[in-house]
Amino acid sequence: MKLSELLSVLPFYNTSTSLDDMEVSGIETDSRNVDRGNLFICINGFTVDGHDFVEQAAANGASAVLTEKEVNTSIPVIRVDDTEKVMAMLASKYYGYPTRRFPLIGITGTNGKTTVSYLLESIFQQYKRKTGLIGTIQMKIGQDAYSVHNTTPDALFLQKTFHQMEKEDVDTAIMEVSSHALDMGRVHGCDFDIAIFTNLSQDHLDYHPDMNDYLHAKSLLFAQLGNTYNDEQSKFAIINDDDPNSAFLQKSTAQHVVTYGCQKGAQVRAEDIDLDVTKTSFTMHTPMGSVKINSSLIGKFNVYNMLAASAAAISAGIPLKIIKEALENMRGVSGRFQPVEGNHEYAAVVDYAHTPDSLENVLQTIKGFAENNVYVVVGCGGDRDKTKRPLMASIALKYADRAIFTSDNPRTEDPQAILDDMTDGLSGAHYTVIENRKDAIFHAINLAKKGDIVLIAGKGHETYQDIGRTRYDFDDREVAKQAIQAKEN
Ligand SMILES: CC(=O)N[C@H]1[C@@H](OP(=O)(O)OP(=O)(O)OC[C@H]2O[C@@H](n3ccc(=O)[nH]c3=O)[C@H](O)[C@@H]2O)O[C@H](CO)[C@@H](O)[C@@H]1O[C@H](C)C(=O)N[C@@H](C)C(=O)N[C@H](CCC(=O)O)C(=O)O
Ligand SMILES: Nc1ncnc2c1ncn2[C@@H]1O[C@H](COP(=O)(O)OP(=O)(O)OP(=O)(O)O)[C@@H](O)[C@H]1O
Ligand SMILES: N[C@H](CCC[C@H](N)C(=O)O)C(=O)O
Ligand SMILES: [Mg+2]
Repeated sequence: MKLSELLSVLPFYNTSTSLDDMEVSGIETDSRNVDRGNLFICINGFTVDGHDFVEQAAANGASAVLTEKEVNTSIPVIRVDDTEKVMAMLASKYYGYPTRRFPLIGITGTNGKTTVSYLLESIFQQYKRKTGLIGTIQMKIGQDAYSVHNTTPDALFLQKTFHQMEKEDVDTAIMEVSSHALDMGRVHGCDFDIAIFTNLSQDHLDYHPDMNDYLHAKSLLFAQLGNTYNDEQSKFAIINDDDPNSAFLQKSTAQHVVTYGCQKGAQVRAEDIDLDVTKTSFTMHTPMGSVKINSSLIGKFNVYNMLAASAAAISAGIPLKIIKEALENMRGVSGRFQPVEGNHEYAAVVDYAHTPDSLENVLQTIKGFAENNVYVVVGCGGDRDKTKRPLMASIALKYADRAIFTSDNPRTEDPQAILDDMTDGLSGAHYTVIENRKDAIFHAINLAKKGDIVLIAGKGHETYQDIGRTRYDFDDREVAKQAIQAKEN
C-alpha cells in the first residue's frame, strides 16, 4: 500500500511528494521485527520507549517512522500526537477493516469472559459456523490454535489476526475484551456487533485508580458498539441485569439491549436452578421460548455464563435447539473448575479463580457439595493489585477448613512479601504458609481424606510460573496428579 493512502486516515495530514509514492510493505511496532519497507511505529511503553529504537528499525530497513516525539534519524518521520491511537487507525486501514465483513462479539467483565467465549465458540460451531477466537488461553481460527501474550492483544496484532481470519473464511469472531485493552485503545478499529458484560468486582486496582475508573473502562465497549444505524445488521448489548452496574452500562450504548439474569424482568432468565456436584440444570426463558438445560458446568456462576452466551446467540439469530445442544455438549474449559484425574476417594479441582469474587464463588460452590473438609491452595500474583491480597486470604479462610497460602506468579516481587500482604491481620490458626507452590499442592493433597475436596486456585490453564523475570514450566494439574500418585502408591 502507498504510504499516502495509509496516511489518508489522518485528518489534515499533507504528505510531501517524496512520501506520496513510498510503498509500505507492512507496519511494525517492534524494531527487532522490522522488515525492509516497513513503517515503524514508536510506542512509549510501560517498560521502554519505542522512540529509542528508531535507529535499529532503520537499520533493519524501515522506510519511514511514525512518532509522537522528536527523533533523530535519516528516514522520513511522520509526527502525530498519539502513536498508539494512530496505530489502531493505520492497522485497520492497512488490513482493510476486516471486522466490517464478519460479525464480531466482544466480552468484557471481571470474571467469566473466557468461559463465555468458549461457550459461544461451541454454539456457533454447533450451528456449523467457522469461528475465530481471541482470549486469555489462546487465539484460534477454526480448530487451529496459536499462543497469545495478552487476553486482548494490541491493535496491530488484532487487525492482522482479523485479516487472517477473513482470509480463512471465518464467519464469526469472538473475543475477550479486557479493561486494559479498552483503556489503552487496543480495540479501536474493531467493529463489534454484539458486546457482552459478565460482571464487575474488584481486580486490577494496580492499573485503575479506583472501581469507577475500572467500570468506566468497561463501559467503553458499549459506547463503541456500532455508533450508526446504517448497518443492515442490528447490534446488541448483552447485559447481566443482576449486576449493580447494569443500568449504567445499558445507558452507555445507543444499540439494542438484551438483559439476562436470575431475577424477574431479565429477558433471558434462569429459573428452577438445580446445582449438583457433577451437573447443573435450569429452565431458560427467552423471548424465543423456553428450554430446559442440563449442563456439566458446575456452579451458579456458570448459569450466568450460559445465560450470557445464550442471550448473545439468540440475538445473532441462532435457534434455541442449537443453543441447548451446544451448552449440553460442552464439557468444560481448560483450567476452569477442572477435576484432577485419578483414582482417589477425595476430589482435587484446579480453577482459575484469581480475584476475590471468583474465589468466593468457586469456594461457595465447593462448600455446598463437600461431604467433608474443604482445602484451598491459593496465592496472589506479583506486580498486580495488592489490595486484593488480604481479601482473597480472608475469603479462603471463610470457606475452607484449612487454607494453604502459597505463591502464584510472584513476578518481580518478593514471594514472601506477597504472602505477608495476604496474611497480615489474619486471625485464627487454620492456615499454613508454604511459599513453594509444588510443596503447597503436595501438602494439601496429603491432608485430603475420603469426602474432602482440594481446590487449587489461581493458575488454571497456565503451564508456567513466573518467578523474578524467569518463566518456569509449571502446571497445577500435572503437579496435583503427581501428588496424588505419590500419595496413592
Ligand atoms: C502493562 C501492559 O499492558 N504492558 C503491555 C505493553 O508492554 P510494554 O508497555 O511494557 O511494552 P515495552 O516493552 O515497554 O515496549 C514499548 C514499545 O517498544 C518496542 N520495542 C521494545 C524493545 C525493542 O528492542 N524494540 C522495540 O521496538 C515494543 O515493541 C513496544 O512497541 O505492550 C505489550 C505489547 O502490546 C503488551 O504485551 C504488554 O502487556 C503485558 C504483557 C501485560 O502483562 N499486560 C497486562 C497488564 C494486561 O494487559 N492484561 C490484560 C488482561 C487482564 C485480565 O485478563 O484480567 C490483557 O488484555 O492481557
Ligand atoms: N460469571 C462468573 N462470575 C464469577 N466468577 C466466575 C464466573 N465465571 C467464572 N468465574 C470464576 O472466575 C475464574 C475465571 O473465569 P474465566 O477465565 O472465564 O474469567 P475471565 O474473565 O476470562 O478471567 P481473566 O480476566 O483472567 O481472563 C473461573 O475459574 C471461576 O472461578
Ligand atoms: N490476566 C490476569 C491473570 C492473572 C492470573 C494469575 N495467575 C496471576 O498471575 O496473577 C493478569 O495478568 O492480571
Ligand atoms: Mg479470560
